[in-house]
Amino acid sequence: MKEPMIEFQNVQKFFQLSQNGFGRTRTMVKAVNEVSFTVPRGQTFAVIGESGSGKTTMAKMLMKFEDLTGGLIRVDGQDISKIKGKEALKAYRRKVQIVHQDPTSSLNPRKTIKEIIEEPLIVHGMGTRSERLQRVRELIQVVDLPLSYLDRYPHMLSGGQKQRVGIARAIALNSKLIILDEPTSALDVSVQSKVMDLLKKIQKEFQLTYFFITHDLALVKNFADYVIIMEKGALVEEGKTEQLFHNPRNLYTKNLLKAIPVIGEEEQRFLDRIQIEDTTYSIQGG
Ligand SMILES: Nc1ncnc2c1ncn2[C@@H]1O[C@H](COP(=O)(O)OP(=O)(O)OP(=O)(O)O)[C@@H](O)[C@H]1O
Repeated sequence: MKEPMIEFQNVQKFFQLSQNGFGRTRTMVKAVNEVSFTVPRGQTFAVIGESGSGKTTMAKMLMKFEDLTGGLIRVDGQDISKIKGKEALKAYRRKVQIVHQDPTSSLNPRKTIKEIIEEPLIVHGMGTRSERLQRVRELIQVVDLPLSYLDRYPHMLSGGQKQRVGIARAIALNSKLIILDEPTSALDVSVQSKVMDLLKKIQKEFQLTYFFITHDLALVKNFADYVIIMEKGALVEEGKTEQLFHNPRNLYTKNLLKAIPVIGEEEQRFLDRIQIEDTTYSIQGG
């Protein structure tokens, strides 16, 4: 069997803060504390948790923008703390791409869509000019935008269209691991599901693994294969999506699930049966 795409083993990331601004009183923020999990290839692995629970810190460690305080992260079988030097880092970053939350601030307003999608190909020295143009033309079609948009600037596109450009850029280098950092939270609800459908289609086509950071449980329910719940830097619950939604064990998870907008009558009946105040975590009659 192939090794997993991601392995976290007892991963820790602590930040030292000086409380009074002069470095006299030090406090430690345990942003990620002893977190372990495995992400199989080709799946969508969702990370849920409220603000400050450590989601972004995990993504930053995965992208090697932050070093670990303790533990081990393997990506594609490689211990990422061993990646040293500019060239090795560049080669690693080719494997791991990110789709940011806000497409407006993540696309350079002075560049055309063609230039934006082509940029990673240039940075990584891929192909001749005409080969790159050919690739850019393929990519814009993969994300279901017309070729004529290549000459436009980001401000001429809607939020959903800009996010499609962000997705095209993220897959330009054939990276197999894509971090989705709340990819639809800045979009209108009507556009969200279309972008998620596109992400699903692309995942199948290119066998992508998604590390999907989100607050949106309804999206997770429809989209993710596996879910972990983070609370204050700790992993408090995990499971296959179906299992976690139907049998949440942790009180914190139950409270989160209670907050999902009602999806259908059956879900509502189920949610009604969850006794939030019941600290034994039992589900009435279920
Ligand atoms: N560079 C830093 N220096 C000090 N503390 C930090 C730093 N980065 C993150 N933290 C702290 O680590 C904790 C986790 O932050 P993180 O950004 O990972 O949370 P998050 O779950 O992604 O939140 P959000 O959903 O708001 O993006 C928070 O308490 C945050 O204040």
